[in-house]
Amino acid sequence: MVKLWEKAGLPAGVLNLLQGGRETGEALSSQSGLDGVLFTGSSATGFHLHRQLAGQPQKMLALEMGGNNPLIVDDPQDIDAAVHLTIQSAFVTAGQRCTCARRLLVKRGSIGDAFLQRLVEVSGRIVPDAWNAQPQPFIGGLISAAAAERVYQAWQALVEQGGTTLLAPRLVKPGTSLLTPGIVELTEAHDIADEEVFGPLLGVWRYDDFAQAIHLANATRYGLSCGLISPDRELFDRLLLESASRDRQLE
Ligand SMILES: NC(=O)c1ccc[n+]([C@@H]2O[C@H](COP(=O)([O-])OP(=O)(O)OC[C@H]3O[C@@H](n4cnc5c(N)ncnc54)[C@H](O)[C@@H]3O)[C@@H](O)[C@H]2O)c1
Ligand SMILES: N[C@@H](CCC=O)C(=O)O
Repeated sequence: MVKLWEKAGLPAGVLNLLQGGRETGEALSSQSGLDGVLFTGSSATGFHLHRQLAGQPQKMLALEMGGNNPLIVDDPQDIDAAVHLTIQSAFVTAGQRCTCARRLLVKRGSIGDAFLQRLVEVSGRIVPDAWNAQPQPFIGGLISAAAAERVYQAWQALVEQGGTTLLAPRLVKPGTSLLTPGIVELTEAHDIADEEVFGPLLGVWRYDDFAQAIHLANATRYGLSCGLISPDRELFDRLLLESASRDRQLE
């Protein structure tokens, strides 16, 4: 991309690409000559930068961080379409998008049961593979083997806290970052931490009425995104007014 900018006439040196991890980021953000920082990354790093640049109003700071995003599924008419949307939302790029659904809120009842059953069945067929594998896989690996291991451990921790596994995630090849999607029901579990797990792991909560769904959806310290799958237009209008998410992505 930097090469294309230069090709388009941007003088060399105006835009620089520097790759690195925590040390590189810290070295950049502690430069005294900075006019501002536009940051995209995790909430933990964002909070750190916020503290680091506090009390310096001459420096602009814009933070785009993570979320613990709810997706409400309220009696969909077309179950396969709802399953398709949910899988796209939760598992695309192996769950490594800030806007991925992390908390799936499903209305109690036979339609919700059928939806969940189909979701688990279809998600169970997703097998991650290398980027150049044939046939092309729907998802590849996580950013690193350590990240895949962290997501796997997060699932184990949820089970220890009372979660019921609907679909167990699986490390496809030990030592690689290939992890299959996991789905765990948490309706009866207690004290589940409001943390973003950045990978293909989806928690499920059941609810009785839409007021309860909104209450559950808003029970997060994060903003970011919130989704709704429903045939009822009025529910979208209501969610737009009552959702606590700052940028509301309604599906
Ligand atoms: N809101 C958005 O638009 C958006 C978009 C994409 C990703 N995200 C979020 O990004 C996260 C995943 O990305 P990640 O794993 O690269 O995030 P990260 O916070 O771990 O790392 C991001 C970058 O921050 C730098 N960094 C790390 N520690 C630092 C420190 N102490 N001081 C200064 N810089 C430091 C590193 O250079 C690293 O490349 C997820 O939480 C995801 O939700 C948000
Ligand atoms: N806006 C992007 C996600 C950015 C964060 O990872 C998307 O939803 O595709």
